[in-house]
Amino acid sequence: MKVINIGQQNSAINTYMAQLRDVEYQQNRPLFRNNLTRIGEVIAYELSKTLTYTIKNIRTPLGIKPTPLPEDHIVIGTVLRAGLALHQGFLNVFDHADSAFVAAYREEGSKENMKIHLEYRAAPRLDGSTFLLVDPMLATGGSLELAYKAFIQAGQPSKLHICVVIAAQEGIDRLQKAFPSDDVTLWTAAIDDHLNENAYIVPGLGDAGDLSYGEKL
Ligand SMILES: O=P(O)(O)OC[C@H]1O[C@H](OP(=O)(O)OP(=O)(O)O)[C@H](O)[C@@H]1O
Ligand SMILES: O=c1cc[nH]c(=O)[nH]1
Ligand SMILES: [Mg+2]
Repeated sequence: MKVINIGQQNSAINTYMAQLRDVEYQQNRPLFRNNLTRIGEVIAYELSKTLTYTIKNIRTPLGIKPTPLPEDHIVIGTVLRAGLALHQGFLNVFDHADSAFVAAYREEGSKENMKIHLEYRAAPRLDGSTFLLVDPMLATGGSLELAYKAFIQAGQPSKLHICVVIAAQEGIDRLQKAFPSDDVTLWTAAIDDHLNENAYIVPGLGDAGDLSYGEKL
C-alpha cells in the first residue's frame, strides 16, 4: 500500500485541519462538518490526478475542444456515521460517482481488543470500479478492514483508494498487512503519533462521529 500524506505539504488544508482539531473551534458543529467536507474535496481533487483520462471532443458554440476526461467508474464507499460529511466532499468533486455505505461502530474497548459492529450495507456492483473507501479516522484499522470485506461482497474493484483525514501509525501498519500491493493507495491529511488505551488517536481530534452529530447512546 502506497501512503500519500497530503498534509505534509503546506496548503489551505492546514487551516481546515487546525479548526477540526481545535478543542474550541470544534464545538461549532456545522463548521466541524464543513471542514470534513472541505478536506474531502481537497483529497478528492488530488486523487483525481491519478485517474485514467481519455480525450473527448467537447463541442462549444464556436468549435471543438479536445478535453481529457476520466474514464473510471468511481464508487465512493463510506463508513457511517462519521464518514457522512467527508463523503459529501468527495461527491462535490466526483458528482456523478455512485455511492456505497456500510454502518460500523466501535464498542468501547482497548486497542488490542476492539469489537466492531457492522450493521448495514448498501452498494452498487463494484466489479471493475475505482473504489474510494472513505472514513475520517484510521485508528486501529479494524473498522476499515471490516468495511472493505463487507463492500467486496458486491464485487471486486479494479482500483482501491483508502481516504482518511487522520491516520495513526498502528492503523497504517494494519492496513499495510491487509493490502500489501502498491496498487492500493492510502490518502491521508495527517499521520498522528499513537493511540491511547481506549484506541483514540493522540493528538487526533476526539470522536469524529460525536463531534459531527452528537453523542450516541
Ligand atoms: O480504526 P478504528 O479503530 O476501527 O476506528 C475508526 C472508526 O472509529 C470511528 O467510528 P465510530 O466507531 O466512532 O462510529 P461513529 O461513526 O458512529 O462515531 C471512525 O469513523 C471509524 O469508523
Ligand atoms: O480518535 C478516534 C479514533 C476512532 N474514532 C474517532 O472518532 N476518533
Ligand atoms: Mg464515533
